[in-house]
Amino acid sequence: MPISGEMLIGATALRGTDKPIRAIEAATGQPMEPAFGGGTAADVDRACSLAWAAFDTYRETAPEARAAFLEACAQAILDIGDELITRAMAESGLPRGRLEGERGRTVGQLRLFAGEVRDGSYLSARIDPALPARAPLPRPDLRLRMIPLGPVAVFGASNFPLAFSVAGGDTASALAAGCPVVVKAHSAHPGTSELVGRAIQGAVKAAGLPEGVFSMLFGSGQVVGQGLVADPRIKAVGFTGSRSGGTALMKTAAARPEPIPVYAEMSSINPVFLLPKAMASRAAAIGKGFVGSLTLGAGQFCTNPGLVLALEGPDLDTFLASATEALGGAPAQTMLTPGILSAYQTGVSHLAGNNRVRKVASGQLATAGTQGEAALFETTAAHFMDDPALAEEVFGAASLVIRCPDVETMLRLAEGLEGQLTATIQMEEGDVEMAKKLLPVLERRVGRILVNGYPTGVELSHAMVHGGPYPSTSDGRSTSVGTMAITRFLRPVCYQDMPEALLPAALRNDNPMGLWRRVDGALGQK
Ligand SMILES: NC(=O)C1=CN([C@@H]2O[C@H](COP(=O)(O)OP(=O)(O)OC[C@H]3O[C@@H](n4cnc5c(N)ncnc54)[C@H](OP(=O)(O)O)[C@@H]3O)[C@@H](O)[C@H]2O)C=CC1
Ligand SMILES: O=C(O)CCC(=O)C(=O)O
Repeated sequence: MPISGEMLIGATALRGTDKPIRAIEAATGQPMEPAFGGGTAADVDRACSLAWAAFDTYRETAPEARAAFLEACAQAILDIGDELITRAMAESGLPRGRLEGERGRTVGQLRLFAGEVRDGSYLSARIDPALPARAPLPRPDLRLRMIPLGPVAVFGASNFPLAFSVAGGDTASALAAGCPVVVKAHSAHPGTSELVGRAIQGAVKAAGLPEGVFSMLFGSGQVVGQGLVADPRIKAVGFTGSRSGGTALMKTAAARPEPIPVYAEMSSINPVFLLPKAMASRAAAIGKGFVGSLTLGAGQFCTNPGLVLALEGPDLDTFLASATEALGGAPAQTMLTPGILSAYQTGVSHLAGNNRVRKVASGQLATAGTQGEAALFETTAAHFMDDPALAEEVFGAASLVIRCPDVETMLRLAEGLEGQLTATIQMEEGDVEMAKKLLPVLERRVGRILVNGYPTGVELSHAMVHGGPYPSTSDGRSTSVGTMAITRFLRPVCYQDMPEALLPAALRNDNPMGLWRRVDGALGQK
């Protein structure tokens, strides 16, 4: 079906009447067809009203029906075929292989959550049977299950037009939890968004679900984004983007008569700690691997390794020489949007213009005005501690190496870092004592600690944490990737002395869902 430029509100497709948006072809900077009419306050109101109307029915769908719906969403995305990949390539500038992988991740995520819904352990069912004979007071019968929060507003991310966008992790986990979703499409990839949005809209219809389970609006952050977060029928927010955007949404959500949680993934510089024995045995290999991670996707990953901490000495020089050589072979890459390219160039020129920072190496020169060149800088630990601006995210393939005089300084720097999504330790057996000192500091600072890997490329699984303390996210108690992401959109309800006839299936005595439940504290399938 040709891309029409229409928003999807419940079962309908309609053209927004606010200022239109056009995708910009990332490689050429030229506007693309068609125009996408922006949503108005009335469109926000209609989408939220349908979502609210759908909530009570959708949240009570049987696990099998909800799981099958998520799987149907995945299949419908695959059924779009190559049109989805070519449109996403044009709008984002990301290469085919990356986008095909991202589509696999998107579909895998929906299927993973289908499994989670069937499994049912996310309901966290608990039963404390009544103790009528307990003295001095009897205990009532207490039963707990998790219920969904309500409609969720999801902001598509610019840098993952599939896996963190219309049907990305936030949408998949919210739908799995039983929450209708209203998406604010990212203005950088409206065509990709419409294609995916229509696939989800079709799956809602085919499953016979209420139309308000899914809507998708185009338009500005100010009108559509703020309007959604302020709407009383929206009960939670999922966001990936800039710190300024995320914190603006946190403020709006907190200022509502009924404040709501905002799960915003924002900025992270993902420190990499190069420990001495690892450097002594493989500094050159680490340099090469690091550059691979730094330049992946033009550096436009929130997990990009933007900070390296290492001890002064010849091994660090070997690392830098190897990274310099690898960067010399790294072509300049098309960046997602003119705004992101310009923010990247400003960040790089601030580093280059800082007289206490030295440029160590560059990637290949840009051959088009839409490309960003990779860059590696270095400074001393003393300068880094003096200048908080050096710890700010430069979103793109730029990184800063900190020369540390000793291990204590490295630990002090770690202690001073803001909250991060990840921290990486390159180590060998002889580094264990030092790693033991680093670990408690990193646990307090980050959501995922990796050893001898590189932070880009988050695995989809049950134990994954893609989150971290502020400002890497707005709420470090959760993750946006992996099955634990579903917990962001749930809350517990306790049923006290509720007659069996009124209890939800998850808590009935005969356990009709076959759930693993905690009965009087003990986990079992009873
Ligand atoms: N760490 C990370 O994961 C990422 C960080 N970034 C950072 O963000 C910068 C810009 O990238 P971009 O993707 O455009 O991120 P933005 O945060 O600017 O935008 C993300 C989404 O939020 C909306 N939005 C932004 N500000 C507000 C606001 N005040 N109120 C309501 N909605 C708002 C935007 O709407 P609209 O633009 O349509 O008005 C867009 O839909 C990058 O240069 C980079 O620094 C980007 C992506 C990922
Ligand atoms: O590294 C990844 O796979 C995920 C990165 C991410 O979440 C992001 O860039 O927004």
